Amino acid sequence: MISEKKGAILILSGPSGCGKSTLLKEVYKEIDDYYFSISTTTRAPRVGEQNGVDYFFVSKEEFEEDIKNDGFLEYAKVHDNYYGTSLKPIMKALKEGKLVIFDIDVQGHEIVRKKLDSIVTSVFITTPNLNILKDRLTSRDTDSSEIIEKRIKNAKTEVEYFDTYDYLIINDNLELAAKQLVSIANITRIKAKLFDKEKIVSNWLN
Ligand SMILES: Nc1ncnc2c1ncn2[C@@H]1O[C@H](COP(=O)(O)OP(=O)(O)OP(=O)(O)O)[C@@H](O)[C@H]1O
Ligand SMILES: Nc1nc2c(ncn2[C@@H]2O[C@H](COP(=O)(O)O)[C@@H](O)[C@H]2O)c(=O)[nH]1
Repeated sequence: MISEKKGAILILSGPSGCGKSTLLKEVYKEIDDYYFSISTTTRAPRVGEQNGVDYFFVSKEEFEEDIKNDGFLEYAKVHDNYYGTSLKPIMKALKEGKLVIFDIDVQGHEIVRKKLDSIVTSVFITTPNLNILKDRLTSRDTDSSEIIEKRIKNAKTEVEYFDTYDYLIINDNLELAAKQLVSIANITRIKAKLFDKEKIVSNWLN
């Protein structure tokens, strides 16, 4: 079914509010030749979120049509909304030898692992404790108290999955956690040989 395995995949998961997006912004400053997988969702956009940048925002009907057409590498219901990774752009990026980065939930991680195990590296990110997670979700101020409650409830289940991942990062000090994630991303690239050897050697010689 899925035969192209030239690139590599780095999956980030963790409870809502643990800091996945914040950490990824730091990683993008440090590495190149990556492709961030923009998910499709039926969740409503938050203030400041842009269609095609943060997510592809679609209706439930459109999402279900894509499911019927086998358009997703994986999809799941998370916090009562659909979220999914479109298959085509991922296969293209892998063919091009990119490091493909996913921010997906624990269900999505399980599916992608089963389908593409040999090229997957995964990182579970969390806060030092639940109270800090609550504080971050509250101070982010992007969701209603009902939505925050739901996300906190789901976090208690999600955290049980940390040991199904290759790495665990406790995002307490942002700078330190970002360094850890950059190191993992670099190790993933080196293991998969996703680098331009000639360029690296010639830069070093100069
Ligand atoms: N190490 C940290 N220390 C303090 N605040 C942090 C830290 N990391 C992230 N934050 C803050 O916590 C909030 C949640 O972070 P972020 O939006 O990156 O989480 P997320 O895991 O991507 O959430 P979601 O899954 O809901 O998209 C943000 O306001 C962010 O600025
Ligand atoms: N299984 C998938 N999970 C996804 C995908 N895109 C995002 N997510 C996860 O959903 C929650 C909530 O995200 P939010 O933006 O509403 O806060 C978070 O855990 C994401 O990791 C996806 O394509 N598939």
